Amino acid sequence: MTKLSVNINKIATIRNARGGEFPSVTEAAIKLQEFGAQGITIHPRPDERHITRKDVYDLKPLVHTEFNIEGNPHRPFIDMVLEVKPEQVTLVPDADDAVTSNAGWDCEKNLDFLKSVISEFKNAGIRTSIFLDPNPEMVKFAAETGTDRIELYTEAYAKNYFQDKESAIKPYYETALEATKYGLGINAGHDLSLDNVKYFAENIPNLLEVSIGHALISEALYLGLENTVQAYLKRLAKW
Ligand SMILES: CC(=O)[C@@H](O)[C@H](O)COP(=O)(O)O
Ligand SMILES: NCC(=O)COP(=O)(O)O
Repeated sequence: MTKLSVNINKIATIRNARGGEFPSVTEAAIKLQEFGAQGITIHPRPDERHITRKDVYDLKPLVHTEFNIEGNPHRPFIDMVLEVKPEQVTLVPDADDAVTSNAGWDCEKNLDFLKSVISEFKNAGIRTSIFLDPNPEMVKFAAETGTDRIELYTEAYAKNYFQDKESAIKPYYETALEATKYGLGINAGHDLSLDNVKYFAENIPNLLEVSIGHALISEALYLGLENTVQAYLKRLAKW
């Protein structure tokens, strides 16, 4: 089964536009789980442009599904995650000023760094996942880091899906096969949507989890959050 983890960064983006507490990210997390979300994802960035440090601590006791915290493992991020102890941490190598995440790890180049950070998280009982481009050759280095899972960075898939979905999925399929050989769990995310998620989930073996935010919150403007979550769950159900 592929779990749906809803990324609520965009709820915080709207809230922060007026500086108050509305819409509330904690209420959104509670409702989303009631509506069927199997996890809540957040990506607290150093500039707190959406999710703040306070949000991270406020959300912890309210997420009874799976709490997934994404981010670049700078020291303050590492210490916060070790204190909050989510079920999963996803390491993303994004620059502080990046508009959004825009690349996976070069695990060969960052091998020693990733090994040491990952062992810190694993010693604390936190499952780790690392953001990866769809490149089968990177998988053996990803496995060497000791991570439990990889997260396939799906922006390129989403971009090419309407033009040629078979060639859009091919590098992801090959990377997933390689990851399975090494015993790595597979997550995926970035720009997945109601249009493209079903084909992705049908064609990627052993896909454990997708984290979806930007499209899901946008689609919910028209469909409502509950209908949108249910529509994703239908697309992810075993066919
Ligand atoms: C890791 C990843 O792919 C992104 O989902 C990221 O979490 C989105 O962050 P923003 O919401 O800041 O664009
Ligand atoms: N890890 C990906 C994620 O959490 C959501 O990405 P997006 O759907 O906001 O692009």
